[in-house]
Amino acid sequence: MTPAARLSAAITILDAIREGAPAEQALTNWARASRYAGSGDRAAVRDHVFDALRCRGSFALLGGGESGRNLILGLLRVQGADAVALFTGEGHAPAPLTAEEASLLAAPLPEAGALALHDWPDWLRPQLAADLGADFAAVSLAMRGRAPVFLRVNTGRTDRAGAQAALAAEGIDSLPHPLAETALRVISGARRVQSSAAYRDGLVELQDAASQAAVETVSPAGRARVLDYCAGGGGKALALAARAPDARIVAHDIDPGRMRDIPARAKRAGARITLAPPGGVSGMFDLVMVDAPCSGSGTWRRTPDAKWRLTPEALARLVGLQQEILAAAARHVAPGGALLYMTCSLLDCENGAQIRRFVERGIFGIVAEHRFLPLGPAEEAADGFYAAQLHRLR
Ligand SMILES: C[S@@+](CC[C@H](N)C(=O)[O-])C[C@H]1O[C@@H](n2cnc3c(N)ncnc32)[C@H](O)[C@@H]1O
Repeated sequence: MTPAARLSAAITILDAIREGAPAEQALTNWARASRYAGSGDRAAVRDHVFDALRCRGSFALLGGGESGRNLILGLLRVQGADAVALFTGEGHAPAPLTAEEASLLAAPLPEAGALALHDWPDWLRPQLAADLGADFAAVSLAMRGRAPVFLRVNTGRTDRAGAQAALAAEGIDSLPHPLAETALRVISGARRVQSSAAYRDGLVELQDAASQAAVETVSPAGRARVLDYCAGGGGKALALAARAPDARIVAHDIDPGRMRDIPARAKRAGARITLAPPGGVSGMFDLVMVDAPCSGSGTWRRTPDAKWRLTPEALARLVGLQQEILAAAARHVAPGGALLYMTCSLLDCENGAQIRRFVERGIFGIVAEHRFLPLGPAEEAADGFYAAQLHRLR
């Protein structure tokens, strides 16, 4: 496919998403209907679509509207690409620019910091600005870029240098990331990770550096019994298992289907994790982890369509659900035990405010709170994440 044909494809997919299709579904539908597209084409089209979704607000402003074509015009303006040369209407290229579109190209480009403020839903911007304070502008900028691929080194199998060497032997270059002791940031060969021997042999797992750092906030010493109450695919349970190889770890999720990969992942990692059926947790634990369902606002670089789908009502429902989950999970914390509450949210209503309300009952006290923000160059910044460690007082 020519560069212009890839843009046409991105325009079609963005229009499907605008009409309500989930981004992944729209991309899959296009790929199925476009057998001529090679893996390079699919990756490039995907990048265009995700770039446009992350920056939907500012690209709409720059491109003169919300359609796929407008968004791609906005993207080209930011990239400094020659839209006239690409929008020729020849072959599979988008139709030539209208006079109105051409006039947009002549207008000066606002600076990135100003554009970034448009890339939040209007209703959420004031809340985020208040919650992030002095970091709001920098986080807004970092959230416009593509998220890096991070790996967690499985210290049960190797150390960080050993994992780096094994990956490099398969053409995957990585750098240690300062946020977590186990974190590697992939700088080339990311698409090869899941087919690599290093991955198959359990030396590394895909996991954002902030998630790793969150699990590192709690000492595994003396945590013989661990419950991962919202285990999902098991990312946090596996990270904890590597730090506490002798712990008895139980994974639980209201949707057992979400835990289906845990046995295979645990086997690869050499970890022991027992699955509990929904509502089937019994007994008390020294550490209960609650990686709560949340807005995901800290991870919107990876799932940018979720940013535009979130509504105030859905956020309020999530906050209510988090309260219920906290209360249910807390019943399994043994006296003197710890509760680790985590979200991948940037919002105080899901993080600090949630925890402050929870400790008002006087059963738990706050030991530590950690807020991880995507700051600095997007290609190095980890996701936004929050972790609170609580101690059961009575
Ligand atoms: C953020 S995800 C967990 C991700 C996972 N811990 C990981 O690291 O891969 C939140 C999970 O909470 C689960 N969940 C939602 N409501 C729940 C509830 N009431 N009780 C237990 N789990 C729940 C969801 O099914 C989802 O898998």
